[in-house]
Amino acid sequence: MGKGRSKHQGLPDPIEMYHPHLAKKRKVDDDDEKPSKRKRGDKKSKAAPVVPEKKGGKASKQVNGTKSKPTAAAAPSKKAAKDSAPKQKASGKKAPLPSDSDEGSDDDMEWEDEDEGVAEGKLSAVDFMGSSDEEDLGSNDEPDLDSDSENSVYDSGDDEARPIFSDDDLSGSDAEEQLTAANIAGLTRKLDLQIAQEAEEAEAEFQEQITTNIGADEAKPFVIGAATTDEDATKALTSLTPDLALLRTRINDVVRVLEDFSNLCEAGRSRTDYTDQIIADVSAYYGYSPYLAEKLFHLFSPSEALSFFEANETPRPLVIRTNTLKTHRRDLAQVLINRGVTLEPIGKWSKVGLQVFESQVPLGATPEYLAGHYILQAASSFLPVMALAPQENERCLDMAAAPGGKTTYMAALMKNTGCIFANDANKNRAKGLIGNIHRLGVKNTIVCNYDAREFPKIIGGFDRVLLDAPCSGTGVIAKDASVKTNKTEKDFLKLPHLQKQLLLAAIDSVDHNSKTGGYIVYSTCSVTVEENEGVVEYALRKRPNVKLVDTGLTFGVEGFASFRGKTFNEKMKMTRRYYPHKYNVDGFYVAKFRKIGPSPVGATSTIVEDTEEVEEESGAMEIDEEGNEKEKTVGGLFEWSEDEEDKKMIEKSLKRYKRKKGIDPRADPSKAGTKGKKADEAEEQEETAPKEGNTEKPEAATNGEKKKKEKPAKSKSDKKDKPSKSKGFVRVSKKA
Ligand SMILES: C[S@@+](CC[C@H](N)C(=O)[O-])C[C@H]1O[C@@H](n2cnc3c(N)ncnc32)[C@H](O)[C@@H]1O
Repeated sequence: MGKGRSKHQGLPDPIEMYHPHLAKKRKVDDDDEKPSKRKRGDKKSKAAPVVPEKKGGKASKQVNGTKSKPTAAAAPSKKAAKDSAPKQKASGKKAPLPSDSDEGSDDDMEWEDEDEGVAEGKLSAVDFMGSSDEEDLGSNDEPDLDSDSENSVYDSGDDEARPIFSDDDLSGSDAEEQLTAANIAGLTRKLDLQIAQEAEEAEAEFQEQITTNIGADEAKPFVIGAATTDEDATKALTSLTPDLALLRTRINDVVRVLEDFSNLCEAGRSRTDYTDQIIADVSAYYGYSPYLAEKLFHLFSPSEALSFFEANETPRPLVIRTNTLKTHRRDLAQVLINRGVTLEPIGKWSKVGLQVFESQVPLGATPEYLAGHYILQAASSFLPVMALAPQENERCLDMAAAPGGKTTYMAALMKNTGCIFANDANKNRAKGLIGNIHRLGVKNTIVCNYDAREFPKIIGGFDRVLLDAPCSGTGVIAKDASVKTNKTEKDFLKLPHLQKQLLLAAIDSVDHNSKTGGYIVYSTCSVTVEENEGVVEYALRKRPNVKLVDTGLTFGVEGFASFRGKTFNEKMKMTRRYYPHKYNVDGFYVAKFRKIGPSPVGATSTIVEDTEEVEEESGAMEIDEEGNEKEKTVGGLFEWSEDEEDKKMIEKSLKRYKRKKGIDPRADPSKAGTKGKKADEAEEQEETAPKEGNTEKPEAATNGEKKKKEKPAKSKSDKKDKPSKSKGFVRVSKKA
């Protein structure tokens, strides 16, 4: 972390919700700061912004071309973030946590140490100086976005390590005193002063805004039909460098209209006119592709959508997770404070997280980091693991595990007992996973490198399975702004398809008879419905042997029970959505299932053998007459041809089985031997079905290995026939 100070904001306090009045005021401030931008004299305040000719027309094209957000756009968001704190403090309250708010006092809770014990004798001198020499400093926690991008996947898990500064002396101070007095109290006093001052300013601004806006509020904003009346404004919005202040004003105006449509709409204009307008403007102002701007806009009310887009312009707080296999949070905090790090517990909901406000040292290179006492990990990444709640001595699977932020947290909760299979299909990312496992002293984990869709065939019977799925990353735009423009419609068809297959594999890998578990957690760092509720809905229909259960997470917005005409399972509300503007965490989704019966016979998931097949199956979304996405009756995204798929899979398995037994699969079964097709099929299904009720299968990985080795003839010949169609995954070692 650099020397700059991050916003004082305990997680998951909400950041500012969008208020058109204040945003408008901020816009005026911005204009004041940049007087040369637009010289329209007193016309400025009433300049009615003009509609670009077409949605996604010139204006958005120009801005979309630029990668980072223009300065004029960044200015209001910083100010917005600043404004939010005083509002909370001014009323003498911290922003409430949905379900924690009534628990004890902050002081009691926040430094309460984690439940997880620390293994004895862990802090030897050798450990302390760092034994993780196999690790690439500062990179192991960092999502490998290059290799991810190959697969269009994002990992919100770990934050990147920071550059190196000098180390301070550890010794010579009363650390406890420093922690409580010098650090927290001092920090609090300073912040209180600052906050009080800001509160006064905000209040004054707000009052002024109310006064100056009374007239404006009463008048209908003239935003849609303005094109013919204000040529300057037209030019300003469609030229190579659109006037961002004007765009912003129009965005604000349209939000006001949409939120009070019957009173404020212009005659003859529909909601769709306004919605199209604001989506085009948001796309231009924040630099999103029109396609993604529209998709994200529809997740929220207009003003909340603006809060979401605004929150994506500021980074989330830097958070570290205490590795309770090696230390306690209080001890770690004390040592880091001695090194010049200003930090504080992230909130009552986590006993292991610390939010870092500022640091004199690089957090990715301290002796404590090297010794594995903590990992840089986004707060949202804690949530799926907390929902999974792995228990000691269980057998768990992390299906898409690299670089290991969640695996290592699971290991800590399990106190290094039991066994975790940590899998990732990407070999390079799996290396980072191994690095983190070593550094953090995880000893109960086996790393493997499969396409996780194969897992039920490799080894099953897990007590719990985490599927932190590859996704589009729409929840982590603040971290990776390229998502704004590089995700296409195709991604939102292909990814859900993969996610569905992975989720079925996750379900089929769990032992429904597990004495302690039988749970599956599905998570993504995306906020789109196709990648979340759409996938969960599919799994619920395809696997009636699972049901949704409470995630156990104490905050989060309910999942959608319906969305734009599509109705989901009523239990969908038990799933949880996380938004940057609401909780100041990355956008995230968490669903928890309980497996209540065996998977259907022969239900081991299939791997689609080539990309063409994926595309054919996935490209099945259609748009209805109102422009809404809807499923096709056959082969749609939400209604993928399941029976066909099962049939194909069973046929493939049967052929494979026959080949294994030395029977020509094309031969007529009545002539080939004593076994009929049905008998073969039943036997095959028995073999390929997940082995429920058996939690101890130490040899199963080897079996899987054997099975894989028997297949290459097929896949090799397939590859020869179709050289250009690769699954996109490199598998080197199949050894678990
Ligand atoms: C969101 S990231 C996982 C982050 C990880 N859980 C953590 O907390 O550090 C998704 C991962 O899925 C992996 N992946 C993509 N497709 C996969 C597949 N078919 N099977 C297994 N892993 C896959 C990617 O390589 C990527 O590492």
